[in-house]
Amino acid sequence: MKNVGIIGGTGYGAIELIRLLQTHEHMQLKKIISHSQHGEQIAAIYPHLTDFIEDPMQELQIESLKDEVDILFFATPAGIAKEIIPQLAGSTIQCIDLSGDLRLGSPSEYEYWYGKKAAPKQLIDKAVYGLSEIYPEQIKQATIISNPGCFPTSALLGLIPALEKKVILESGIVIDGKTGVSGAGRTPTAMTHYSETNENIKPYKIGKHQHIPEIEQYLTAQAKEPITVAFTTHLVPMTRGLICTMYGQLAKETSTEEVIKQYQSFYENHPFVRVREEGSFPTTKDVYASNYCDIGIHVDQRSNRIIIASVIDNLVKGAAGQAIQNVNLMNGWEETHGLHTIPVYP
Ligand SMILES: NC(=O)C1=CN([C@@H]2O[C@H](COP(=O)(O)OP(=O)(O)OC[C@H]3O[C@@H](n4cnc5c(N)ncnc54)[C@H](OP(=O)(O)O)[C@@H]3O)[C@@H](O)[C@H]2O)C=CC1
Ligand SMILES: CC(=O)N[C@@H](CCC(=O)OP(=O)(O)O)C(=O)O
Repeated sequence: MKNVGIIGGTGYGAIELIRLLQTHEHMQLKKIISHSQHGEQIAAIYPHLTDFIEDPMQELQIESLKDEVDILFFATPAGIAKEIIPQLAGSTIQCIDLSGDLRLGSPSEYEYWYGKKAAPKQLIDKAVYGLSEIYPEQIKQATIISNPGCFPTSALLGLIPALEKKVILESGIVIDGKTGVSGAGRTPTAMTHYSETNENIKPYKIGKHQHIPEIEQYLTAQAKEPITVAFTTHLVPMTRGLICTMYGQLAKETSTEEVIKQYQSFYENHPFVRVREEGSFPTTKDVYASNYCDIGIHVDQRSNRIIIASVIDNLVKGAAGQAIQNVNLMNGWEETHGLHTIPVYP
């Protein structure tokens, strides 16, 4: 049994980790670390956790962490993990960072998109990008995982097979993303205020979203030539769920049936990606509170484009679920362990 710590204890990512770890047979939650509410019981903040967690949340103490935990999840905003992970040098703790600190290979790109000083290049290079279905072999060897962003998870899983099978051209890719409000975390803002999100669909961070370079970096790695995308994000009035509807220019003559077969074969041994049959498109509710990514495909002969819809739950496959999937891979456990649940419906 491995001992687990979570930093960023009172955030949504942490709460989702706590929920998923509850049924995991190889991991036990040892420490919830909170910089703002240490000493407090988590159930005092989240009553739904009453009777599940005995110990109060704790302050971060690096030295005692080294003796107490084997696995450490960073459910913290960008800027935190990159400062703490180097202090754990010399320990064997497996670190999984849910933030964007280590996702971009170039420090200057990070500084441009995140507006913060980047992690040392050595640390960036040591971290493995935890897109579980695409990099399983690298993840198995990793000690530091940079967990993908929620939109990149959905977009990359939806686009990579089309690039790999040379179904679409590298140029002209458009990604139209929509997300629920929990994607913005727990701290309320004017953007997430009920009266501003209810009965509203709000484009945000257009042209400056931090996931643009992340998506481009991994599509470029796949295609082995530079790819730029047009990416838009919208806040929609729901709590969980995220959809990327994507458009690519066809590189050759093909059919919906043929491309679906290629996708099904690409994801054949990946239980969390479900590719729909022709004519069926996924909705966010089909993956609610689960680690699935569901993908629907249409080859639009009229416009010479492919249309791909990819849905995930932003807090599960987009964050805590994929983080646990990566820990399963790192430790040689069944990939689906603790995650093989039916989505909550309706
Ligand atoms: N929400 C989502 O759908 C997704 C989130 N992510 C990423 O995961 C990370 C966590 O997200 P989420 O849980 O939603 O965010 P929240 O804002 O809900 O939680 C983050 C938590 O981090 C802690 N924290 C905040 N500021 C600091 C600080 N200066 N130093 C140390 N700890 C701090 C706080 O907990 P405490 O005070 O208890 O320590 C806070 O509650 C973020 O990097 C986010 O970008 C990635 C994919 C999807
Ligand atoms: C609604 C909302 O604001 N969603 C966030 C989700 C990003 C996220 O949480 O991921 P990172 O770790 O990459 O910051 C956003 O679009 O920025």
